Parts: sequence; structure tokens; C-alpha cells
Amino acid sequence: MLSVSEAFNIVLETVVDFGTEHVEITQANGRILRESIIADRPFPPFDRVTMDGIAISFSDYERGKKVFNIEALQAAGMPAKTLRNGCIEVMTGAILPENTDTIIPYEDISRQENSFVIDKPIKKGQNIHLKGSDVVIDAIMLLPGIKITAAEIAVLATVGKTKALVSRLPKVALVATGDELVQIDQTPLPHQLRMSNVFAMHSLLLNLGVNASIHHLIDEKEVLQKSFTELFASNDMIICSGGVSAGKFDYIPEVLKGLGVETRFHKVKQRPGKPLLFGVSAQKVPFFGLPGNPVSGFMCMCRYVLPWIKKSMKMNLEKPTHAILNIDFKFDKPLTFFLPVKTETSNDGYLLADPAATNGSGDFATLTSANAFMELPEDKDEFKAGEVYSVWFYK
Ligand SMILES: Nc1nc2c(c(=O)[nH]1)N[C@H]1C(S)=C(S)[C@@H](COP(=O)(O)OP(=O)(O)OC[C@H]3O[C@@H](n4cnc5c(N)ncnc54)[C@H](O)[C@@H]3O)O[C@H]1N2
Ligand code: MOO
Repeated sequence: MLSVSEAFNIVLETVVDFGTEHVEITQANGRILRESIIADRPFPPFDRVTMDGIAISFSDYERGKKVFNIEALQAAGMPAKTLRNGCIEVMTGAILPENTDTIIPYEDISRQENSFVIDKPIKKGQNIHLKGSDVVIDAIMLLPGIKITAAEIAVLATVGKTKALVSRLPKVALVATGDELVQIDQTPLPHQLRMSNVFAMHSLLLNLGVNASIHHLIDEKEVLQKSFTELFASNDMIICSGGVSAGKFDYIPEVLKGLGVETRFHKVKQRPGKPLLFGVSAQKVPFFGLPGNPVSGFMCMCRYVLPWIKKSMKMNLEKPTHAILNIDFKFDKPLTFFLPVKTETSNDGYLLADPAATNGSGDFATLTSANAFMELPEDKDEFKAGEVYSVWFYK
């Protein structure tokens, strides 16, 4: 049986490319950029006044001049005026007037009829945001692979991009299998359940901006065979919940084989989620067969499926976050254990993880009081408070 890292590597080896598309800047939030964004001008594009006040030539002040005649007003949006020998009133955001090199705010001057008197010591070049001091022209401002957020949107806007080239989003089918499942708007009989798993998975996908169609298939080989044939033909990936363990009606591995889907692995040394199956169709459409137990499927989404989607969207994968286990914990099976934890930053800045009380992999209600899974390695049985392990966030 594979370890978590072996299984993860196999999953990442089979990433695909969903292609690219152009989207309007107002629709680009959360999408993965696929082009370099180049500065079409220096930033700031001109020497920019940063305080309301007056612009002078420092050499006049250096020679002992304290009273400056007001020659003109230079507001933001006006072309540059030229100083003769007094001062020009300037507003924040204005281009620096010609022949000036120093800005003195109103707070440090007093008005005398048609002049300003400098009341406080000043420094040459003060209160000017120099042209190109943030970014030089032709510099790369954004690289492909980043997630577009508000900060990147401002950059796109400032270089005049009305549209951005981003990764196309995959077309995903989410499939719930099992005769015990009913739709969520139905009242289940005593032996039935509402199909919660696929809706949780749908929500995890939405965090990446990815939508998915939701399907329910009953445990009948012919139904599974026919439906999966159609789903493989019309989707970029299939995420299936249930039917992958050892039960008499767990037909998924057999059905996949019949469809020519190559199983890359089935079962991983982990709890929950041991029966995880991963396969790839002849057309390179991946199939994630997640165990039906709700916490298992949820964890496998966070640990395997979402990173696969991120990498296929050519997103730079962030390094795993680490947290400090806050109380001792024991797990004595030779499996990696994914412990639901609630993380909190201590007053001295450490990320602490408190295990959430759970009844195991069927207890999805516990996930509401946690926000991450802590990955406890298979080669240890005892985990001590103060030890550091990686965490996979879902909130
Ligand atoms: N003899 C063995 N039995 C089991 C093994 C094993 O290795 N040998 N593995 C156990 C583990 S671990 C898990 S996890 C489950 C996984 O089983 P399946 O993937 O076949 O899932 P199902 O049997 O279809 O369902 C399990 C459980 O989850 C509920 N479920 C399924 N889908 C949904 C859904 N969409 N929404 C809500 N709940 C769902 C289902 O009703 C079952 O209670 O197998 C163990 N058994
Ligand atoms: O994945 Mo199973 O959930 O270990 O119970």
C-alpha cells in the first residue's frame, strides 16, 4: 500500500492543462493568471507631489530665502507648470512643476498676502514620490501562476488590461454513489441518508472558483457503467464519493476496469481515507474515487483533489502550513493520521492546533468546529504537545 506522499506524488504526476481563456477584469478575481504583466510606464509615471502645499527650488532656500511669491497653482491632472523664482502651490497627486525639487506642506508654512513664509526646517527633495521609484518601465509586475486578488487587479487596471489571460476552469462531475442516499430536499426513511458529501465537496471546489455538476448513481453495475461512460466523455475530471471499499456493492473499481480506466492506486496508508482510489481514463480524464465516509472524502479533497486542480490550473502551489500540536495525542496504527484541528494564533504569534473531539470518519458534524486537518506521520504512535506538523486548511 502506498504512503500519503507516494500517493500524492502519483496524483501530481498526472496533472493536465485545462487551457486558458480571457476574462474581463471584473470577473478575474480568484482566477489563475497565465500571462506576464509588464509595466507599460514607470510607476509612478511622473514625479508625484505627495503633500498639499508649495513647490520650491531648494537652492533658493539654501541661499537664505524664506518668503516665496505665489506664481501659480498646480493641481492633480494639470500638465506641469514652470517655476520662475517664487513658489507654486501644489496639490497631492500633481506632477512636480518644472524647476522645483522640494515640497513643503501647508502645515509648515504661513501665508502673507501673496506669499508663503517657510516656518520650519526643510530637506531637499522632501515629499516627492519619484518617477519610476516603485517600478521601472518594462519591468515584470505579475508572473503567470499567481492567484488574482484585489492587489493584482489594481496592477492589471493600471497597465490598461481590460481582460486577463487566465486558466480555464475545469468541468467537474461530482458523483454520489449508494442506494441509501436521497436528495437533500427529501425526507429520508429510517435506513436512508441525505447525500451531504457531494455538497461539501462542491463547496470546497467553489473555494477555487470551480463549479461542478452533481449526480447520484445507484449501486448497479450497468447504471454505473453507462453513466460513467457519459461523464468521462463530457468532463475534465470526475470526483466520486463511495463504493471503493470491500463491500458487496462497492462496484467502482470493477466498473472502472471495464471502462478502460487505469487505476494508478487503490488504498493509501492513511486514516481516514484508506480506500482512496485514483485512476486515469484513456483520454487522460482523472477519476478520484473518494471513500464514502464523509470525513474521509472531505480530507481526501483537501489533501489530494484540490492540489491536483490547483496544479492543473498552473497555480503556484503554496508550501504547506505548519502548526504546533497543543495537547498530546496517540494513534498507534502504521498509518498517517489526519486529525481534525482548530487552529488559533497565540498571543506570542505561534499557530496552535487543538484537536476537535470526533467520533471518527462518519462524524462530519465535527468538521464545523475544526478548520484544518493536521497530518500526523505514520512512523510515530505518540504525538506530544509542542511538536510541529503540517496542516491542511479547509476554512
Ligand atoms: N471490510 C472492509 N470494510 C470497510 C473498509 C475496508 O477496508 N474493509 N474500509 C472502511 C473505510 S476506511 C471506509 S472510509 C468506508 C468507505 O467505503 P466506501 O467508499 O465503499 O463508501 P460507502 O460504503 O458507499 O459509504 C460509506 C459510508 O458513507 C456514507 N456515504 C456515502 N456517500 C455519502 C454521501 N454522498 N453523503 C453522505 N454520506 C455518504 C454511506 O452511507 C456509508 O455510511 O468503508 C469502510 N469499510
Ligand atoms: O477512510 Mo475510512 O474513513 O478510514 O473510515
